Amino acid sequence: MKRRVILTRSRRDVNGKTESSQSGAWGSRARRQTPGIMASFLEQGKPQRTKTDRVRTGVSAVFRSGRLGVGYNHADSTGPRPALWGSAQGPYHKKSSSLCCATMWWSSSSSIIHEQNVGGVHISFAPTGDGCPDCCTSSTKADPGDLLTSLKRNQQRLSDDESRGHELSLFCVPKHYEEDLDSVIIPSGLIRDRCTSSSSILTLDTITSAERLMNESYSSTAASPNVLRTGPEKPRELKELRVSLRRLQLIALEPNEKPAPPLPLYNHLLLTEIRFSTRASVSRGDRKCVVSDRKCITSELNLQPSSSTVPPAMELRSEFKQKTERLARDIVRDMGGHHMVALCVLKGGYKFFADLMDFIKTLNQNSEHSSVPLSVDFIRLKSYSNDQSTNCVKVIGGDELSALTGKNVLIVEDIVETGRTMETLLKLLHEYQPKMVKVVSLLVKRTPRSSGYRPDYIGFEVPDKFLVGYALDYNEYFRDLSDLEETITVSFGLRRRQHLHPPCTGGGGGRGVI
Ligand SMILES: O=P(O)(O)OC[C@H]1O[C@H](OP(=O)(O)OP(=O)(O)O)[C@H](O)[C@@H]1O
Ligand SMILES: Nc1nc2[nH]cnc2c(=O)[nH]1
Repeated sequence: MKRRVILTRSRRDVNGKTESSQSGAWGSRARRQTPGIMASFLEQGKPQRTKTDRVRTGVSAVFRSGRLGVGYNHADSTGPRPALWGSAQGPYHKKSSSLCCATMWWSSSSSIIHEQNVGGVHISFAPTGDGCPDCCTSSTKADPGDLLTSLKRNQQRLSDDESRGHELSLFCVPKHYEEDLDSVIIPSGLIRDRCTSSSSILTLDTITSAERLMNESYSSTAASPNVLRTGPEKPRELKELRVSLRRLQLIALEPNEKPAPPLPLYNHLLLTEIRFSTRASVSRGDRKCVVSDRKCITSELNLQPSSSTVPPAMELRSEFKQKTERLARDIVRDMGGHHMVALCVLKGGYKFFADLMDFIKTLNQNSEHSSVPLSVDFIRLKSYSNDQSTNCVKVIGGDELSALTGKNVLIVEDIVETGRTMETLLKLLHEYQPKMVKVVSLLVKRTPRSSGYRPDYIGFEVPDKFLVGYALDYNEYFRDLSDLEETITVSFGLRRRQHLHPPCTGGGGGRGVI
């Protein structure tokens, strides 16, 4: 990747006109961007590039098919061992390593106990001592064994670091899920969110720290978690502090910048833009120097996924399939050859139901012993408006439930959030005295709003975000998306759960209000 840099005067002299003209434009822009003391360095800048021990810290970002990676390099005084870094696991890996980074986070432990790939982003899970204040529910917060996810690069392990990573919104997984981490799915929207916020924090922190370090005596041991000194222990020998940071398109548009195009909603397979690449270097040797580059790099790259790469959507889809197949096997095994009525909870459950039934049918066909005679039934329950539960579960259609009396019933649901829908249905079914009732849900949301209800079979546990796609809707939109996506709040002007609906008071269609 070509890099445009604000060139120092001496470099300009060497390289002549072309670079000189580049530097003018970028220089003035950087002056606008660079706050405080860094801006004044620019004004006075007569940079001399000295060979020094450098600290390098960075935030880099890539949008790909709605999925985002953030990279963050970190070195500390103990040597070349980076404390934190990321890498690309996606299709653009080979094009430019600096563009291809995955999400990664601090880890207070280097023992990675599980790894998985979500939409091209490689995620590792490592135990941590603290609950994450951001995404753990109060009950899981108290759990000392919460897991945080972190990403790794080239099979290397994340090394120790402070638990400050929590402030950057880690993905946390409750301890009780430790045994079944391959069931945990992190929606791409969440990855994007977390990366955006952490990038923003890192950017600010990095600049602030650079300024502070320039102002402080080098003998001070103070260092930001994002800017650590490296090299010789003797502080005076540190001649240059180098800070490299890249910012995400969505978070840091300067006033004069063209607004970024919105993220494509439907087109999962297209890469969106990569806009920011800002780099700042503060030199103590010649006193004052800032080097900064900033541009839209999308145009320089062919960002379309190449045909040889597996689109992330496909990966996610295949994860769903694998999970569904596993659930089908478990169900067939547990049913022990007894007849079963599979009750699909419409509308959200229809895709999962169809896939699950296909797998059970296939298992039945291929099995000599434990095939399960199967019939299907449908019920329609509705309680959500926008992205909020109305607290009022209405039964608005379906077959006669009396047909379920004395039967083994498998309720097939797409998602359990508060658990209200399922508790209502179970109560209703009870009146018809089925022989046995089991519930399978593709997704269970980790949310403090949960009543604590847990289905018998669970596909994935998902964070507290509103999901659409794979038959899950937002006001009937997006059911047709093949993959799960988090709703993009900005695009829809949604504000999550600001207006809670009043409790159900009556009325309703079909079988009426429960
Ligand atoms: O655990 P809960 O908080 O009760 O939420 C889960 C229910 O919410 C959704 O249904 P929705 O009311 O959106 O109807 P739909 O299936 O037609 O989309 C989903 O399909 C579940 O049935
Ligand atoms: N579409 C959709 N419906 C839900 N019902 C409960 N949670 C959800 C969710 O995240 N998405």
